This record gives sequence, C-alpha cells and structure tokens, in this order.
Amino acid sequence: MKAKEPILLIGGGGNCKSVIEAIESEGKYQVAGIVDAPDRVGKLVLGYPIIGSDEDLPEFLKQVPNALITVGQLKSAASRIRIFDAIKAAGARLPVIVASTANVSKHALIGEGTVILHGALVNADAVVGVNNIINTGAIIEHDAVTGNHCHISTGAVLNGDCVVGNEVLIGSNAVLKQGIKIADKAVVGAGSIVLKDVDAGMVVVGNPAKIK
Ligand SMILES: CC(=O)SCCNC(=O)CCNC(=O)[C@H](O)C(C)(C)COP(=O)(O)OP(=O)(O)OC[C@H]1O[C@@H](n2cnc3c(N)ncnc32)[C@H](O)[C@@H]1OP(=O)(O)O
Repeated sequence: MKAKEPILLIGGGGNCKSVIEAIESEGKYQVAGIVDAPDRVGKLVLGYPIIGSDEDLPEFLKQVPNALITVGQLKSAASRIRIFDAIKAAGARLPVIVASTANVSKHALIGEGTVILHGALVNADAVVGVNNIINTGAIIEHDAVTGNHCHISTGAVLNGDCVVGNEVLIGSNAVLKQGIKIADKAVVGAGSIVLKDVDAGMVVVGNPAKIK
C-alpha cells in the first residue's frame, strides 16, 4: 500500500473539521499538523495538534510539501487568498481533496487546493477553480464553471451551464437556474432561488433572489 503523504492544514475551525473528515475518508494524505492563532497552539482538532501560528508557516512549508487552506469563507475570500498566495510563494503543493462519498466526473476539471466535501457532486464538463470549498452535498452540474476562491455552501445547486466568478459565496441550499451568471465577489444568500444574472459585488437573497 502506498504511504500517505503528509499535509499541513491552515485554519483550525469548523471548516478544518469537515476537511479532515474528507482527508481521512479519501486516505491519500496524513494530517501533519494545523496552523492557527497563537493562543490555540497545543490544542487538538479531531486529535490533530495545532503546531504553530501564521508566522511559523514558511518554516513548516519547508518541511511539509503539501498544504491546504482550512479557514472558512462566509464574509470575504481575503484570508483564504492571502494564505493561498503564501503557500504558492513557498513552493508547496495544494492538492485537490475529494471525500469518499463525493462524486466527481472524470470529465470535470478541479483546480488546486479545492476540496469536494462529503456527498457533493461535480458533473461532466464542469470546471471548478482553485481554492474552492465545494461543501457538503453541493451540486455543480454539467458544464457549470466556478472561478477561483469560491465557497459553494452546503446543498447549493449550480445547474447546467451556470458561470460563477471569482471570490463568490453561494449560500447553503441556494439554487441557480441553468445558465445563470454570478459575477466576481457576489453573495447569494442561503436558500435563495436565482433566476437572473447577478452583478459583481452584489448580495442577493430570497425567492426569486433580489438585491438586499
Ligand atoms: C458547513 C457550513 O456551516 S457552511 C455555512 C453556510 N452559510 C450560509 O450559507 C450563510 C450565507 N449567508 C447569508 O445567507 C447571509 O444572511 C447574507 C450574507 C445573505 C446576509 O448577511 P447579512 O448582511 O449579515 O444580513 P442580515 O442577517 O443582517 O440580514 C439583513 C436582511 O436580509 C434578510 N436576509 C438575510 N439573509 C437572507 C437569506 N438568505 N434569505 C432571505 N433573506 C435574508 C434578513 O432577514 C434581513 O431582513 P430585514 O432587514 O427585513 O430584517
């Protein structure tokens, strides 16, 4: 059996727990440790130690060749982008993680550092950008596209041919009608039904979704 490669996780909150669950189920990587705030060093997350804080990151990345961002993304993608850039600058690798119960078409493309959590589906000819969270039970249908640094929350549905820009949050259980375009940095509120395209930076909520 192939030995598991070590991986460093950056961010030790709730998203980290879901990602650990996915990593353990996939069985390709062994969590070497977690980086979080200085006052949390020494604590455990699902049995894995918080081994240092942000300032130790460059040193850790010399020792562990794989890293993933496990900070959540609800307000802005800024923290996740900052860490992504630091990992890239250090020359470490950001693997794709696919949970054992997720389903990713062999005809889909997934960018580096993206996690596909339990029960999610990415269908044929979908393209998912780098550093995305495709959360539990989300659906990215055929030919749909997400940009970089997006969070497609739990149970959200991007129907066929939808195009989502960079740094977008699609809230839990939101549904995008087929072919809808969501521009960069927009937010779709939880449970919203999106029937019209959404401009950059807009926050839309409701059924049908309207600007908040
Ligand atoms: C594993 C996980 O936990 S993944 C986490 C998944 N989390 C999500 O999907 C949450 C997504 N975020 C949301 O839906 C948020 O409510 C946002 C981003 C749309 C808005 O957040 P805020 O700006 O803080 O809005 P706030 O809570 O102040 O509400 C403002 C108004 O919008 C309404 N509103 C907020 N969100 C929604 C929504 N999803 N649908 C309908 N109305 C909404 C509120 O009822 C409120 O209305 P009022 O002014 O008439 O009282």
